[in-house]
Amino acid sequence: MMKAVLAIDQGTTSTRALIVGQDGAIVARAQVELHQSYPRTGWVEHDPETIWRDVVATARQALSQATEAEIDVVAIGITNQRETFVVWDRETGRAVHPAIVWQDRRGAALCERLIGEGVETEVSARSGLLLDSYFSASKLAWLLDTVPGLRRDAEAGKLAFGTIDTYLLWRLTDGRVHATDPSNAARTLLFDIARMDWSDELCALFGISRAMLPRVMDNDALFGTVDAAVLGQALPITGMAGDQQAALVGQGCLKAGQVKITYGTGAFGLMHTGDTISRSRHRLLSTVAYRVGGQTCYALEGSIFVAGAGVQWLRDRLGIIASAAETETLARTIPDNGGVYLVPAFAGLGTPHWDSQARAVLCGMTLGTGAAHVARAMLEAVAYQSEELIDTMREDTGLCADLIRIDGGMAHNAWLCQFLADVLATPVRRPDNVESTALGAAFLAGTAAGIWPSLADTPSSSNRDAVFEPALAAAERARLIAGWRDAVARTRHRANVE
Ligand SMILES: Nc1ncnc2c1ncn2[C@@H]1O[C@H](COP(=O)(O)OP(=O)(O)O)[C@@H](O)[C@H]1O
Ligand SMILES: O=P(O)(O)OC[C@H](O)CO
Repeated sequence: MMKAVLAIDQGTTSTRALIVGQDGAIVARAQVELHQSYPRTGWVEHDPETIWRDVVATARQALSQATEAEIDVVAIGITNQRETFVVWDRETGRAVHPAIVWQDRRGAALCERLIGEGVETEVSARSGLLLDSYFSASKLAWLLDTVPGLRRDAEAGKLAFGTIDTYLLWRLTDGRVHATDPSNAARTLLFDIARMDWSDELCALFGISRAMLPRVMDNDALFGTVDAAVLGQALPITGMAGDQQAALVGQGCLKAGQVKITYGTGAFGLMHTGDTISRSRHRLLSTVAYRVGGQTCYALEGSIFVAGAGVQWLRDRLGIIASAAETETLARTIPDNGGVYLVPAFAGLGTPHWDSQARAVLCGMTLGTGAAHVARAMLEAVAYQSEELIDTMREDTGLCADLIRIDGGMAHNAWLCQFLADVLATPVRRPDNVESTALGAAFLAGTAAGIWPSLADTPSSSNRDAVFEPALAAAERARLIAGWRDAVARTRHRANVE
């Protein structure tokens, strides 16, 4: 009987459960889209109860497909949208507030105040991050300051904080385990990535009581066991990782210098930097890649806040497409971008600008501009932002990746993959299965459960991968990038409406 792992992938826009077999193939899957709530300008929330229900429903569906196919699922790996967090009452298990999502900007004022106080260098030295509302801490501080009684309860140890991995672990183990892994802890702005522990100094800076923080365990630890009553069978949870770090593992980037970019709701490029913390001179993030068997590996990261989220905006807000895949059809209907650029700074700009106040811009339109131009501009924007990210990594490390591995839902778009290769002027490799995040979670859990001897022995690539070779003339590439830079400059000429 083939052995397999259940990977729970709780992403920003959907919740998925996939069964990954010993040969790395996905043998069963279930998925459900997650509702996004925007209660105020700049705020983004999820309902924790919905997340929990979706996880149970998709995991049960995938497990029952595996049972029918006579596949022996031996362990669970969890991976998740990072930075998004829930605070709940330890006694009742009830969340005290909706989950505050990584895209939510409500911590911006606190971050700006702290930057004004001159503490960002020290914060970066400890956390590897920047003082930005993207990370959990400033929004956790907002929550404790805003909801009456919360700070008192947090200090009394009555409340638990958790990123989504931690929240799911807590629910799956019926409140027995309050733990996280270093790749998720490293995204809170409260974790010291050199000491690999919560930082008293950072907790004090944001006024967060350590009593609410989870225990940090290795990515391949035995986190707990799920009772049969929850998923229909008792299974150990033997792997957890934030989705971007999981994708690094899923893509087989286990050596210093290897780079992957995952195109989901946002897009995140990570370069493995081995067992040392690489410090950026260009505002890339230093983060924990994973800690396996007590050995920590680090990564440099660049963040693009809007990738697939922009495609969803075209679908849900503008209504110019009915499905994400239509962006590809539309982009192919026009010979060029017609001078139209869209800078999707809907949640500010990440690498290398880190401008939380930037707002989206659509420019260069004429009366000949139509839906195809807007859709194409959205796809092109993802490539230009990737170029800024990879260029920053090259300047920072001197390393010139001769191949960029890509994955995530948006990598289904072959037009985008080719345009990426053109704009990056580097070959782009897309695996046959773009669910690298789920694979990474399965590989971590499966090595711990004895399916594979080590991460290096996992089946991370296949000869069915597609490679997109750059084919754009250098002058044309330079012209397009110059147009993008001009459009980015316009995001700073925003109206002061807040
Ligand atoms: N063919 C496509 N072209 C463009 N975007 C796509 C395509 N297929 C999926 N997407 C986008 O990819 C995103 C989903 O990717 P996924 O990796 O599942 O994201 P997440 O893990 O953030 O929920 C969605 O935002 C969707 O709009
Ligand atoms: O939902 P994704 O896949 O875009 O990932 C979200 C990131 O983890 C946010 O840091």
